[in-house]
Amino acid sequence: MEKTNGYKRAPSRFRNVIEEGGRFPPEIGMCFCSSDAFAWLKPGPALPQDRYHLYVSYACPWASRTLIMRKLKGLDFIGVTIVSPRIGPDGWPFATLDDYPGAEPDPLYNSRLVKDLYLRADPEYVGKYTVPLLWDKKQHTIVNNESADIVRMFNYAFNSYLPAHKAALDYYPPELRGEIDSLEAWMYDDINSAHAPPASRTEALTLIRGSVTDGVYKVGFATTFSQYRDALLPLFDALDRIEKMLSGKVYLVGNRLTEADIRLYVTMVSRTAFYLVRVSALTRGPFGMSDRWLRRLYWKHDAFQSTTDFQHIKTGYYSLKTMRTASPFVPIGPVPHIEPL
Ligand SMILES: N[C@@H](CCC(=O)N[C@@H](CS)C(=O)NCC(=O)O)C(=O)O
Repeated sequence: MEKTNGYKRAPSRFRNVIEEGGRFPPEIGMCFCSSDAFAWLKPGPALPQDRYHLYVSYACPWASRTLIMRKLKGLDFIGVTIVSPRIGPDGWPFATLDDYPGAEPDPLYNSRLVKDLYLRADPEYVGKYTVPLLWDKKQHTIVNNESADIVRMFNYAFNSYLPAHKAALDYYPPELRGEIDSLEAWMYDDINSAHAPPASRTEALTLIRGSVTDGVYKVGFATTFSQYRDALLPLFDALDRIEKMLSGKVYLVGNRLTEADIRLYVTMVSRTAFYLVRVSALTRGPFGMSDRWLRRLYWKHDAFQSTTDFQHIKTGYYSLKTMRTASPFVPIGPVPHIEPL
């Protein structure tokens, strides 16, 4: 795998979609769950069966996005399993191997590691054993392991089986797609502020996503001072640009909650919990606008608050042996993790 500045993510390998008529349909059947989420159901319901399952770590920002979208859309019929945040040399362990508070065993195969699921899906698989992982219980295989795809699928794939008010929620609305799409380049491009100044708001958003998300990792994984410095300055530039962009606004794109907010939130919330200390990205704040934006998302939307677990986030990053600064324990605080509004 190519490495740039000590950090480069591998492309995801499983990229199937859930779609009618496809290999992975949003299958229709009876639902036997007793969850309140199904209180709207009348007798004789047609619902997607409990066919798909999501494996995630609260410590992974990419996985957390899928949890937020699942919650926003009310996709309770997609089961979730939380792994231990203490990633080891073989990747993410389930509670059977590492019984960390809040971690769960694999309910489907009692796997010890996420790795076992990858090898179950493809015994020849070579690569990282990443989360999120969307699993098909019927074909016993991975549907998709790319958070950007999963978030998109959750936004629309099950719409015809959802109550009207949930189906109507669109976090990737046609009129804002251009702008939102431009944010997604960061997923695969190694963008940083060595680029020319952005020519447009759209371009600025693209740069910002790359700079903040991967930029934070570049800072954290840098092994020399010059790598660290080269990554740190673009990161602060990006945070400054976000500040300006959010000035007088509640959401990043348009006047509504979109995918863009979800994507940025998971990075920014991790930042509050550990980045500033762990990756030596000492703040030059205040970042008033982005702090307020973050606090609004956290306090006003259960989908954000209920999927944010600070203990797992901190434990995940402070346990990472590959990060530069060794840490014998997980620090307390900040208290509160997110300031009230
Ligand atoms: N392309 C993936 C990347 C996900 C990813 O990098 N996950 C990390 C945790 S944040 C992971 O599971 N890493 C496992 C490992 O490094 O062994 C996505 O966005 O879904």
